Amino acid sequence: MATDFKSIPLIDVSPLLAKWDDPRMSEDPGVAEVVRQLNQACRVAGFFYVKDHGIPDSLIKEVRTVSHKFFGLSYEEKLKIKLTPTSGYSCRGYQSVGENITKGVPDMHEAIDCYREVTQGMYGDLGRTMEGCNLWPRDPANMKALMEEYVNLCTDLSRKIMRGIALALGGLPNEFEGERAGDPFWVLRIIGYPGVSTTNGHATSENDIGCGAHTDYGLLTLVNQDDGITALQVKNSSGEWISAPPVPGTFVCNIGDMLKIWSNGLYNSTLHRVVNNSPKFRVCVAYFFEPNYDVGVEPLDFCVKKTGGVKKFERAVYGEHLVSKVKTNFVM
Ligand SMILES: N=C(N)NCCCC[C@H](N)C(=O)O
Ligand SMILES: O=C(O)CCC(=O)C(=O)O
Ligand SMILES: [Fe+2]
Repeated sequence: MATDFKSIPLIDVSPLLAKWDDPRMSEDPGVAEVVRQLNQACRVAGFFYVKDHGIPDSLIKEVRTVSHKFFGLSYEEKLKIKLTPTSGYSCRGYQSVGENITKGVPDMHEAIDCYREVTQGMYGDLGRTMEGCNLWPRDPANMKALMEEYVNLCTDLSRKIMRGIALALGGLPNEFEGERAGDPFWVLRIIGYPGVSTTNGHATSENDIGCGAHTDYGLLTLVNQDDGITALQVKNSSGEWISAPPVPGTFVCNIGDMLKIWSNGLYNSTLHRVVNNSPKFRVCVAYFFEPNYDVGVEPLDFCVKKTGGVKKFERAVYGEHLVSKVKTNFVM
């Protein structure tokens, strides 16, 4: 559980990005300050904004603009890339409003889900559910290329932030590389939340939950949200929902379940939800930096030592955790 935080800290990560590859990065005062702030933010809220992250603002905006264009297409058009259990089970593609389920309740959002591609047999039985290629629409024509470029930049940025988080935990910078997250099983969710008037005409109602309270599954999430609409809410230890309003030029970052396990609870995956009470359609493109698909995740020795010497969490295989989530996210 996080603390009784009332707002979400903002971190300028540029000193970390400048030195991420330097063998002596941890001795750099700029890096040390970013690491201190990451540690504080991860302990207090499990959420933070990052600014001066190096991903061009024009690309970040274009990603949202193209997403708006896709969601604005006719239903028939969007269904052409529908996520369907045709050959076995597929988890990639478009889902319409109400199809995704959180804790048994349909969410008021539509989305395209994309994952790192998985070739046949790549992870044996463990990978069967996730095998396949992503589905991209014919219109907007540049969506595939744009999103692929975006994923690459987000992966790069996440790796660097994870080096800072590794130091913040008291480990080596490369703690989350190699077998742990050197081949991250990234996820991209392109999400659209109808405005209130288009769902039911009331300002508030049960139906207005765009995405029910949940924690993210992996290591680190980068949220690219529309400007001008406050909808993402984060739960503090008093049970209050604290808003994470859009701050132009930043990503909202948060910690996932696997970092909770690896850190033995030093850092926690914080509950959050989305309520779009504005009349405007809201787009959010969430990038999830996740561990290697087949890695067994258990509390790291140095984190166990720091937290009283007892392992607080069982070992989890990331792919199993993901598949268990994906299977309960849709009624099929
Ligand atoms: N890949 C990630 N993290 N997706 C987050 C979606 C959370 C909602 C989902 N229905 C659920 O219940 O988990
Ligand atoms: O829409 C948002 O701001 C966040 C979405 C989210 O939490 C998720 O997809 O996991
Ligand atoms: Fe989330």
